[in-house]
Amino acid sequence: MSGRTRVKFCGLTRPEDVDAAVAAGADALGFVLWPGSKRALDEQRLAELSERVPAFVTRVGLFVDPDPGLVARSAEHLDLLQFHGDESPADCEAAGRPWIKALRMRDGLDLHAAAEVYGGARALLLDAYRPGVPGGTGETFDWSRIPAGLAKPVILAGGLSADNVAEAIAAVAPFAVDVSGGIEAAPGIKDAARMAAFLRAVRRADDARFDA
Ligand SMILES: O=C(O)c1ccccc1NCC(=O)[C@H](O)[C@H](O)COP(=O)(O)O
Repeated sequence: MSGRTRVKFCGLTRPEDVDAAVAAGADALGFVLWPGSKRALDEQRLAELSERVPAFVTRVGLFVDPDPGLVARSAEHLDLLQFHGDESPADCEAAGRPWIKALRMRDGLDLHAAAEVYGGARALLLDAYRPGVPGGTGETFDWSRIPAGLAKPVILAGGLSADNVAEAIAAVAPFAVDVSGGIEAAPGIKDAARMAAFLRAVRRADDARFDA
């Protein structure tokens, strides 16, 4: 799947950060609905932030082994569901909405097999693995572990920032990149300058790829 690298900014908690992310040109915004995160939103806050997102920007809700009721109530404010726990394919399909599966790159993970198991996913988000931490680790993983020819579009995540995203794009050529900690001043507090710098770095990397 070619074309420019899409960008998802994740873990937004403030209206000003939603507005800044949209102004910077993000393609998708991630809202964490897992209560164990410092970036977690309640349903009311999700509704408030979701209403600020214009057309053509995808609203992604992040869940970790959620109660089906939470997913159902949240889904009206979302365009895409991201499941970041041990959800089965049936769990992911249950809400009847488009979804992506996050896979943490633990040793021995067979990505080709996972792409078959989660065949209904719109993409696979590949993230760093730290035991006991479902996401938002701020850590990278060995990008060379991602095999060519996966049957699903790849969203690369884990420890990305304006400083390393060009290297990540050159190494993986993902369909999209995802970042949370690398655009923050503090957990859940996004930095507009870091968001803009991240997007500039992605555009430069794409220009280098397409001009090669
Ligand atoms: O961001 C979180 O706090 C979080 C908590 C629990 C599950 C998922 C979470 N984030 C999901 C994401 O898609 C993050 O953007 C991804 O893990 C990358 O985070 P980072 O390494 O900080 O860029």
